[in-house]
Amino acid sequence: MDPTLEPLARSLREAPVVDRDGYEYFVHGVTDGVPPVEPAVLQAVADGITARIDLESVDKLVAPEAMGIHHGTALSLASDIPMAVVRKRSYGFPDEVAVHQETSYGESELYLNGVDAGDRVVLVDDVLSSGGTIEAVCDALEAAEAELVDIVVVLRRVDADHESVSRDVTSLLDVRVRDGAVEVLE
Ligand SMILES: O=P(O)(O)OC[C@H]1O[C@H](OP(=O)(O)OP(=O)(O)O)[C@H](O)[C@@H]1O
Ligand SMILES: Nc1ncnc2[nH]cnc12
Repeated sequence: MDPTLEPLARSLREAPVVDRDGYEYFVHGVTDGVPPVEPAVLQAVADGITARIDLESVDKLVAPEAMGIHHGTALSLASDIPMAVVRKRSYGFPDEVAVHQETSYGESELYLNGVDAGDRVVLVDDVLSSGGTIEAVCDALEAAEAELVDIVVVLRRVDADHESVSRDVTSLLDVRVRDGAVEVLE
């Protein structure tokens, strides 16, 4: 494992797992801001992404609210690339793109603003589980005629069925829940 990600891996193994309507949901600073996310973790996320993704010529980062925002922010500060947040609230702007998001345990409308046709974008989120969020945001980016350069998540749940995700997704760590605890794959 990338040694800079070891502290994150250690704290993930200690994360509590709660039941959300039958879904094993772990509670961690990366995915919830609870407990507070350590600055060193945000730095490791920014460093880990910049080491794995070519950000040269990327115009915008795109992060879905809520828990993509702190990772997108860390990367924006490290790369000097502006970040558009995909909101769960409509602004009613003429170019706004609305899509429906379904996760493993909920659903919502998502609204994309601030991404223009031809923009080269990198999509950043905290975790990939069912892939419903990433699929929805990719659909919105396609409707906006943006060019999707890469998709990166901090954590990929390998125990979730994300067969429906048709795109390549880079993750910093792959995890699964076993016997009520988070396991980090080496
Ligand atoms: O792969 P999926 O099944 O789509 O799950 C991943 C998504 O679920 C969470 O978002 P959520 O919509 O729960 O909102 P939050 O970020 O506000 O917690 C998380 O932040 C991801 O965006
Ligand atoms: N906090 C979380 N823990 C586990 N799986 C998730 N999927 C989306 N958010 C999650």
